[in-house]
Amino acid sequence: MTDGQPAMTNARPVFSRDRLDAVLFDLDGVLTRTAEIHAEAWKRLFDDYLSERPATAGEDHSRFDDDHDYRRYVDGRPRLKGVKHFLLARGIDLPEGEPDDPPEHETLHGLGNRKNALFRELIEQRGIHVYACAVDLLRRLRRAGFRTAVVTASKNCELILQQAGLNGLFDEHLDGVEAEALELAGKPDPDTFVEAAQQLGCEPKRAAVLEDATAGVMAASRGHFGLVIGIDRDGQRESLLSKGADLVFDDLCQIGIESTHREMPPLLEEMALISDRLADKQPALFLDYDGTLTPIVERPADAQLSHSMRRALRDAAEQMPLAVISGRDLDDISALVGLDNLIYAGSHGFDIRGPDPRPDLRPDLRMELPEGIDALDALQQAAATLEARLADVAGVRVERKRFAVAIHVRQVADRDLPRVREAVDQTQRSLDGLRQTGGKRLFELRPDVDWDKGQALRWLLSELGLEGPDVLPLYLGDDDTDEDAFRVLRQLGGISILVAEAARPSAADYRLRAPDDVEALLIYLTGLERDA
Ligand SMILES: O=P(O)(O)OC[C@H]1O[C@H](O[C@H]2O[C@H](CO)[C@@H](O)[C@H](O)[C@H]2O)[C@H](O)[C@@H](O)[C@@H]1O
Repeated sequence: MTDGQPAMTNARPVFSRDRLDAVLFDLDGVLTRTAEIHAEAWKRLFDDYLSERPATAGEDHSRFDDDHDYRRYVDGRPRLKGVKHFLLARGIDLPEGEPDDPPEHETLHGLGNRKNALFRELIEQRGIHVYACAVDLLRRLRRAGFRTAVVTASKNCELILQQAGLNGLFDEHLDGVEAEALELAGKPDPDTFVEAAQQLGCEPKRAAVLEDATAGVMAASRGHFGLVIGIDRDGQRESLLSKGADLVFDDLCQIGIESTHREMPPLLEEMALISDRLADKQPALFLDYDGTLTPIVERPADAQLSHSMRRALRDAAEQMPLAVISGRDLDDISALVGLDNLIYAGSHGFDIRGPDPRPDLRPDLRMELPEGIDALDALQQAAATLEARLADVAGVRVERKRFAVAIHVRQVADRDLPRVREAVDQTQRSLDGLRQTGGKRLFELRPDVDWDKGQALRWLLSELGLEGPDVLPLYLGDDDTDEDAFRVLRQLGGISILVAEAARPSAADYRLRAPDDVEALLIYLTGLERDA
């Protein structure tokens, strides 16, 4: 469920790729409207417990104040610490107990487990609401090439992200379960943020933190993060500033991304640079299909490869390792390209097939991601449900691929879009093991697995023995789903090229304007190789 639509007027440019590489989000209260559910669960827990506890000298049994007590003792902190600090403030010192103490045990763990059961009950009844502006900012950041992580003391993080359909939007999740396993001190100590930055491969000074709790702002400030942003949902501006926030916003729609991102030079004017980088190296080419090798058209079946592009691909594949990594189904993409001297990765890389360029090792390359196979039943049900639910929406097209279901809305009237979105949201929530992603005028359900075009690219480089310093991988793509591959090449020192008519924030190094330019590049690279 989304909390209103993002209104992007007067956003203040705050994030700049020149200064920052990553953005770390707190969960409850920043991304999801769950802070108030936590506050209610805490209140029920403590009010019930204190009212049942026999009056004892030195103890204060007054009711839990869901404003003051919530912020002072529990907000943003690990659950066990929350129980302990609140009770100590009321003069009650309970034994810690064991992590699996049942909820009726009068121990810190027992009460913590009671609170968690109450929280889950409330979520079950009310569902998860996300802040639309937060999700919008997340998407904008990822398009601009920032890495993202969610960092939370909550042990319910995976459940919340899954139910809210947010888990595809982060490179890393660091939650209360992992923090405990790694023995990291919780907020207000900086350890969880610092660990998450490390997992993203980024120094704290090159990362920003978004937090609504004072404990979280203190943690980020103590960790010397490059930018600490407080989100003031309920009149806490002054205290967020006093605890170390550099800036405070009421909502995330007010946050913009600076357009200082280097304008990507048109690649054809930069051929000299590419050939310099290719000196003594073998290129390995990875190409998206729709929007990269063919122009985007109204109906997916009409996206046919031109004869000249097919020839350019065939010739390039004779000279260098070449794979087409597409969101389309594997059989669909291999039939559309129609060449047998290159590798195809379908369903965003869940399904890979092609000749191994080292036939002495093995004739063919074949991979179906096992975790994707586990999701086949859910995908089948999702496709059937969506076909039925959307049968009367004019223009909608449900495309079943082996490892994904795309719901095309290019020909759907604007007034019907909310209905389609709702059907996709509900279908995803009703089935285990699927996550929602997007694309150009489509919604998509995929196996909820940490696998995307970037991971498929890494897999191919490794399987094809292309990881050495003598290889220069190049990836070309036009869509948000290609940004995952651009980010991988950024890390590996390859060349990534966005195909887009107009410049836009991207993790890619360069931009080409249209598939015609891609064809010219293929011919150029093939010629270079021949001359060498
Ligand atoms: O990763 P790609 O090879 O770029 O595939 C992405 C999606 O491409 C197709 O949909 C897109 O192209 C269609 C034809 O131009 C267009 O009508 C649609 O609006 C685009 O989203 C394909 O149908 C999807 O399965 C792919 O995921």
